[in-house]
Amino acid sequence: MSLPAVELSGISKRFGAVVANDGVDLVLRPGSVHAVMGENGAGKSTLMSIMFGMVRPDSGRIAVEGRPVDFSGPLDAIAAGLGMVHQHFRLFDEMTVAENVVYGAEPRRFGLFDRRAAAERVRELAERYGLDTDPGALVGSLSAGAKQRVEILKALHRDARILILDEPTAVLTPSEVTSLFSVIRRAADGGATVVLVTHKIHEVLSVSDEITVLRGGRVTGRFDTATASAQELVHAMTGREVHEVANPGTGTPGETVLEVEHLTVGAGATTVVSDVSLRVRAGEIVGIAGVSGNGQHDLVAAILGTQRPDSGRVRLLGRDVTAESVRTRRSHGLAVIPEDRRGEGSAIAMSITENIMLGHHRNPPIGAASGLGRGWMSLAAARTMATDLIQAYDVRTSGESLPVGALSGGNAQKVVVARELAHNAPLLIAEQPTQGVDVGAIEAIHGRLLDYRNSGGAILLVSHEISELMALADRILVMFSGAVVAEFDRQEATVELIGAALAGAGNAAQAQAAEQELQVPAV
Ligand SMILES: Nc1ncnc2c1ncn2[C@@H]1O[C@H](COP(=O)(O)OP(=O)(O)OP(=O)(O)O)[C@@H](O)[C@H]1O
Repeated sequence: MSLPAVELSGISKRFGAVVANDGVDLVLRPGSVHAVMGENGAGKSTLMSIMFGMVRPDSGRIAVEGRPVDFSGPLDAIAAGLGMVHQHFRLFDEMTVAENVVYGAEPRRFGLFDRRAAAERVRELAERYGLDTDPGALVGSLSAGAKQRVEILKALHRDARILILDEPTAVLTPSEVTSLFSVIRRAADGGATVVLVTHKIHEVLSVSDEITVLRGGRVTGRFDTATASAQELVHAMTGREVHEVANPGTGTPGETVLEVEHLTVGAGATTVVSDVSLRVRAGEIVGIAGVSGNGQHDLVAAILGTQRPDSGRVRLLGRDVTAESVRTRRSHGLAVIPEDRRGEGSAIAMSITENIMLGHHRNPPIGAASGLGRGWMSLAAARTMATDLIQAYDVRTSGESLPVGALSGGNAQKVVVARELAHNAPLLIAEQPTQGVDVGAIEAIHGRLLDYRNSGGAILLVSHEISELMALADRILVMFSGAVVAEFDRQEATVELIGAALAGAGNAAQAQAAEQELQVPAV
């Protein structure tokens, strides 16, 4: 039996009162794909950061290919043969793919950077691992999936034999996920070891060989993927059964809350939203399906007011807000869960309470109506609100004063969702509301969104997860190349129909990937 590629023994790490890892043992077999799963805050990212030398454990040992190591930083880990692809890319947008890949380990000729050798190296690695890329392209112009391939190439260029991927599929479209998985398989078949952190059980079951589950910083399950079931994994992660919630399809929608008429954003060759009309009524969830980059985000931006449409109208509760500011639109009854929770959704240096307050400071009892006068707010009331929401949404934190940046990714997302739902606005725009969120929290957030609908709220839901749209939406619109190409009622929407709509839009690979995604349980 060959030596483990990596062996972690008794790893523990505390952050103040929080025990992020508690005596964790993990053995990675060479040439295998090992998935690490667990609820938000279970300690997965901390464990990966320890393995990659970014965080020092309080106790425990690490051995790479049988040799004990003591990393004092990522450079030591890289020298030992590890590579890591982070959730948030660390690339230079204004440099080319090749320059980014070789940065810090450049091929040289007569002491000078050898551009041609760099491009050649990228081409050679890309071909060996099946990574589709253009060495000369500027990284800033690439999609999330293409940027991720650059990160993978960076690790491979440094001869990484052990590749750590932290939630690599969160930003990918279904077809990009399919190609990433074939790259992972190819790397493992060539002898590399891949560690994959993800929340998505169907992904784990389709790509991994072994699975380790963490809960509360401890290992609660080890599985051979070939014999593991979705139910067992959910149980090891949450300690309970998780039931998928679904829209009952009952009730009659009320008045029109959002009306978009012939909206076009961009002109000519740069058109990103093309003549889109839709309406969302009170007590209704309208879903938008489609591959990211097909105009969904720009449509949302135009409805919100962060992007100016070239033509068309946006009406909120009958009032034309096309020329209004974001702030005015919000004050007329619009709440939003944005796609980019770190950039737009939250202020990571600010506390949970301060983040919860954003946009609520004019609301009683926190803002002007709290008897303190205009421009003042009651800190005590704000703290109470934050504490209540932390409890209601099961945000795993040591307290309301912690900066949002110190929360695990999924818990930071729960803060944004809690804040926006607390507005009780007539219209909620939710973009990827469960991105990076664990199965138990998905169940909870889905339940909240349905409560919102059932109590008369209107929701425009944009999601890459077709299973999420099928579970929640009363109607599903499919977007392709900026236009709405199909619309389905909840009763008539099926995997095949949505797949066909995507295929009809000229993207067979996407349709196939979407169907694959839909054929596995959503847990
Ligand atoms: N720098 C830090 N300071 C304080 N607490 C931290 C820090 N980093 C992590 N934590 C805490 O350690 C715990 C484990 O966090 P970690 O990010 O490892 O979880 P995770 O399993 O990766 O979660 P997610 O699925 O949400 O990304 C969480 O309670 C988190 O708040």
